[in-house]
Amino acid sequence: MTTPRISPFPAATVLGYPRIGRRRELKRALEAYWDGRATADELRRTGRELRRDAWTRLAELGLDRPPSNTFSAYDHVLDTAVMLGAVPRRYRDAAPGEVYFAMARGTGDVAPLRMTKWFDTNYHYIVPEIGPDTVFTADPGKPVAELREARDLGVATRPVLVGPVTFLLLAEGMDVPLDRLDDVLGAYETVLTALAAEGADWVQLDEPALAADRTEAELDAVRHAYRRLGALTGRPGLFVATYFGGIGPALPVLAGTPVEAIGLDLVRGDDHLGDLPEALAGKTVVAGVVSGRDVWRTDADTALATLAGLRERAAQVSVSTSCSLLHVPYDLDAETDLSPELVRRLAFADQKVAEVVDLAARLAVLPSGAVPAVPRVTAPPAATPAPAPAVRTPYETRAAAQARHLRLPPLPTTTIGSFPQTGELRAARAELTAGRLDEAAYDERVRAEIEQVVRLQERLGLDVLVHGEPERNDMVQYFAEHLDGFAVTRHGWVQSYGSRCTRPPILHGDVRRPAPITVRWASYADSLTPKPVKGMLTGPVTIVAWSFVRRDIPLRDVTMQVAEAVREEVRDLEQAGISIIQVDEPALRELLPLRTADQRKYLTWAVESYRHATSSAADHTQIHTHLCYSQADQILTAIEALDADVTTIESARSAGRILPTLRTFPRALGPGVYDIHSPRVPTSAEIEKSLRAILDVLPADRVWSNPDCGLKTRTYPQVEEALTNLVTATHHLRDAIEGETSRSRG
Ligand SMILES: CN1c2c(nc(N)[nH]c2=O)NC[C@@H]1CNc1ccc(C(=O)N[C@@H](CCC(=O)N[C@@H](CCC(=O)N[C@@H](CCC(=O)O)C(=O)O)C(=O)O)C(=O)O)cc1
Ligand SMILES: N[C@@H](CCS)C(=O)O
Ligand SMILES: [Zn+2]
Repeated sequence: MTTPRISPFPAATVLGYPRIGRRRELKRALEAYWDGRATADELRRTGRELRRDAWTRLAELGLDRPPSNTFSAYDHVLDTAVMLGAVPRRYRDAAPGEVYFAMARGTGDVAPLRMTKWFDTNYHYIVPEIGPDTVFTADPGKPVAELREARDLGVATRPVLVGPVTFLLLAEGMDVPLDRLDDVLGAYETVLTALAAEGADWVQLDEPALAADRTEAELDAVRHAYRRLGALTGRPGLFVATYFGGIGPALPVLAGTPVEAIGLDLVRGDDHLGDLPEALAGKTVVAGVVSGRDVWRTDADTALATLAGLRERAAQVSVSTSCSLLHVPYDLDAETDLSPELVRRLAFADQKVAEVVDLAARLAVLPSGAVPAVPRVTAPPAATPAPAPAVRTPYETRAAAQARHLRLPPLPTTTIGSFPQTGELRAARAELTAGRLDEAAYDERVRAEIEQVVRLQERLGLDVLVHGEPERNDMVQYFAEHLDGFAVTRHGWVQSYGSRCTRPPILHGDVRRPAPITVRWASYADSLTPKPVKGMLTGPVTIVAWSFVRRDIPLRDVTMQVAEAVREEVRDLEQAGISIIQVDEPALRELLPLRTADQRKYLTWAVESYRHATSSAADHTQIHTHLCYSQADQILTAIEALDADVTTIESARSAGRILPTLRTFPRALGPGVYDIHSPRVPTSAEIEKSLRAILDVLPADRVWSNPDCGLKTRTYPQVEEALTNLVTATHHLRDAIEGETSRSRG
């Protein structure tokens, strides 16, 4: 069934566009608003300006009817929860206008909703919380307002919504969230009706969850959802966008529903192209041939061949990006320091929009039936041979050597590495980049910060100290700046969560470490104190996960090159007398392929790369690893296989789920007891309660006491108070443990 009013889908489109602002205007506006330096009106004005700029730019680049409702003041999944009325009761008492940010960031009394990775990206969404009693009440206000706002600027747009199946599958609070599908669909019907009444001829419903393995029951839910929405009278055209991979069995299911357009990720999911079902003959295929996940220029001949082939089988083919452009920087033209040779290989968001428009124009003049020969794809070179197996001596032997060498008390206290990145530090770095501060003066500034951080930790009574990472703009970018084979950008900001952004480095060539990177900072901190100082490195998987990586050789081989550089750094830290070295792998879970069938292979080489980086360490050197946002429980076997002596993981907001899974973990663990993502400071009683819960499942001689993650986003007053409470709570329990030990000896 089709609705007669539906106009043809635009020949070229994108699934979404960056929203933080070319100069991070939204970041600045949000932080000013949260700090009380700007009013809600000022924040709204920035939002309006950013939306206007985005629509205007897309129109200038030649895009007809661009998407709307891709803007978000914090996160698009949170927007969807609010649109559906899924606001947990504990946030409803927040001041009017504050409920949204209370859900995202918490209040003095109420913790925020959980935040986790958006599929296999470095973007984080707010996890909706639903229950059997959640009353779904549609509020179409935001998408309708944006549709109207764009129309008033003379731009007709296509509102974008997170689809109902993905929304429910991402939500937590129910064993079978899809049990609430019909209630949620009722709310979507209201929203679709309101959008149609406001003049939307198409609505995009994003269903990236279909790129992961789905059960028969879940596929039935997809069928039911889109049959029901398809049957709505007076509705707009329905475009179901899928991305982050092929959708396999979900494709015939979707094709069998009345939706008019289906979006396919043909960059990562071209495997299903050969099986396009007959039913697609009546559909518009929105062909994602321009990657939204990387910064490489599209091979136009290959893309055109794919498009022409598709055109033979579908009612209409529209050219598109493989996913939203949220994951790439705005504009390559803003970069003036990249080599011309590299620039020729690159395309950021605006260049990708131009590619989409150009491909659509070329497809339009390609005679029907003409399918250009697919250019011969040169297979990537064979994987480099695996290095010699990376094995340390058995854990028990190492643990005994470390205990003798380090002489740490029970429940050792430590932090994850970074201390607050103050405005002064960032300003000093900006001055250095601008050439207004020389290297020597900048180094002096960093050393002063390290000294303060060391003294603070001594005052607080922490057992294993860190240097605080003041020299780092970012835990990946900093390493990229010191390794051959990477380029970094000046303005290539990509939203990570809320107001926070990163500039993913571009890994374009062979990676090599020309000189030690962190040794001088760790050694300096070590020289200031008799306490052990933990060296701090980012692991190979995380470095590649948070960079835009070359595609001409397998990712495994790229990661091994990075692992070799990290291995050299581990060796040099050890030689400089650093006996505890942490190699962070917060992105280990993030790169896990969405399809189960692909996961084992990934985990094998990911673990191999970590072990290559760390296995040369002497027995008495204690290797730590740290994981966050990692849903550690889902990859516990791989985490065990990393063979780190101590593993610190995020758990403060999800202890109930994670702790029971850790019972059999074979080495030392520090499940976080301070949620560093919230400005809220936990009391020592709360921390003690968390530690007691940990001691209920783990032996005391293997437990560490630490925060969830680094402290870089917090302020010094928050950190001092929280760490004071952490040390107090730990000492209280330590006294009890030591008392018990001496009683049992006596
Ligand atoms: C641990 N996390 C990280 C992820 N990915 C990374 N690549 N890095 C990570 O640390 N993914 C998972 C999580 C996500 N969490 C975060 C947490 C915090 C941030 C963050 O704070 N980002 C900063 C930007 C960091 C940075 O690059 N800083 C630079 C530039 C600072 C700057 O803005 N300078 C100003 C001028 C200076 C001034 O006057 O203040 C400018 O350029 O205009 C630096 O320190 O030098 C952020 O602000 O968003 C991200 C992800
Ligand atoms: N060492 C890093 C890890 C963040 S995941 C930090 O402390 O910020
Ligand atoms: Zn972390």
